[in-house]
Amino acid sequence: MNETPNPHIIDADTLTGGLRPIRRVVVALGSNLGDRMANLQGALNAVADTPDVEIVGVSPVYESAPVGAPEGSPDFLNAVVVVDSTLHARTLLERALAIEDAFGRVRTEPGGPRTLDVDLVVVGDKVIDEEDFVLPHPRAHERVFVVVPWASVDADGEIPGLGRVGDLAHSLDTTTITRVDGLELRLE
Ligand SMILES: Nc1ncnc2c1ncn2[C@@H]1O[C@H](COP(=O)(O)OP(=O)(O)OP(=O)(O)O)[C@@H](O)[C@H]1O
Ligand SMILES: Nc1nc2c(c(=O)[nH]1)N=C(CO)CN2
Repeated sequence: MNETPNPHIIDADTLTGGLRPIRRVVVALGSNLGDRMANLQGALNAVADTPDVEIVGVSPVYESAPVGAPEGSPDFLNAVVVVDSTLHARTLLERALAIEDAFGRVRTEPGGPRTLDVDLVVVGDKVIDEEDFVLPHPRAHERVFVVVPWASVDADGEIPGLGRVGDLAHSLDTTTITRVDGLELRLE
């Protein structure tokens, strides 16, 4: 095979001086099945254990009734983790799905109860519209259980095209969500 680099093609690493850019990444966690708090804590541990991922903020834990879920579904615990990472967006998605699988998530009906949901809300200012991967997460901005925890840890965070998360939080009905006193995720 011809290994001579094509002088007309500049790869991304060359453009960034051999270093991949560090992006601010927002990860939303949710659980409404099993030991919900243990599931969120396990997910945080798994995110923190990911190489090339550095935790910069962890939100308080919030509880809310399920939105768009089948009648009688249990309430959710939700939290948001803010990280800096040099990983590709798709590598981060694969990691998120692997963490869900590690917690025994079985996909049943849409919106059905889940031990663990790990969504990528934003990966810096990346915009992706692929069949299995959309960034920013298309429903995050209207989800009080994402916007409120995120705003509580980084109100100046931005959803590309939609603005500052602190402002989005003010535009939503926040009476449907409660911060759970005494429940706190820890960095172990
Ligand atoms: N930004 C994203 N973060 C996480 N998953 C995504 C994203 N964009 C697309 N997906 C895809 O969504 C698929 C289904 O996700 P999931 O089962 O968690 O949906 P859901 O939690 O029921 O609904 P929602 O996506 O509204 O939270 C995943 O397999 C993944 O490929
Ligand atoms: N309160 C709440 N409702 C939901 C949640 C969630 O995390 N919290 N996740 C959903 C699908 O991802 C659907 N509905």
